[in-house]
Amino acid sequence: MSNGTHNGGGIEVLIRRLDPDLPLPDYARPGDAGADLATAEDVLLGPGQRAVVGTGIAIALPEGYAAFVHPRSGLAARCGLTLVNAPGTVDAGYRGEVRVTLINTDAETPVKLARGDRIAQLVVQRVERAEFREVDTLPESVRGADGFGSTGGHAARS
Ligand SMILES: O=c1ccn([C@H]2C[C@H](O)[C@@H](COP(=O)(O)OP(=O)(O)OP(=O)(O)O)O2)c(=O)[nH]1
Repeated sequence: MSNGTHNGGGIEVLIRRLDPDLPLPDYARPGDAGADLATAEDVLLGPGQRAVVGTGIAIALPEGYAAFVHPRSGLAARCGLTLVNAPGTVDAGYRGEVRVTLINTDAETPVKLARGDRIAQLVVQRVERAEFREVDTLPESVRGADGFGSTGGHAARS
């Protein structure tokens, strides 16, 4: 089947295993949006530390698609592990190893990961490419230029 065609309900994404012993990205359950990615290396992240780690895979997405590297909520909630650039964007033309920019946001406890641990998830989505057309005036809207908490609800103060 050629790149970009449908295959068993999903779009076909060509994948190369750069590290033969690591699993391919996999959807844990039917209906999951993200396929889990594993770390290719052992990592020890002290409080506040970050690291860029490989996942042992390279992909070729069809034109008109991108893949987004998202954190896993369990790791975020349990250990404070998230991604510096969440979600990371994997462009359709990228052929290098998919990498993950991990950060341990916990102020006290280190996070220890072993090679093969599932550290992030990859969400493949259709994306539009915009044609930016310059104008002097933008069309009016209800929101206008209001933003950054304009609707209230921010009780937090330091
Ligand atoms: O979490 C990520 C984010 C990006 N990438 C890879 C795929 C992506 O196509 C490429 C470039 O990413 P991005 O465009 O976000 O980075 P940039 O800093 O803008 O680099 P460039 O100047 O190469 O576009 O790096 C990853 O493997 N993981």
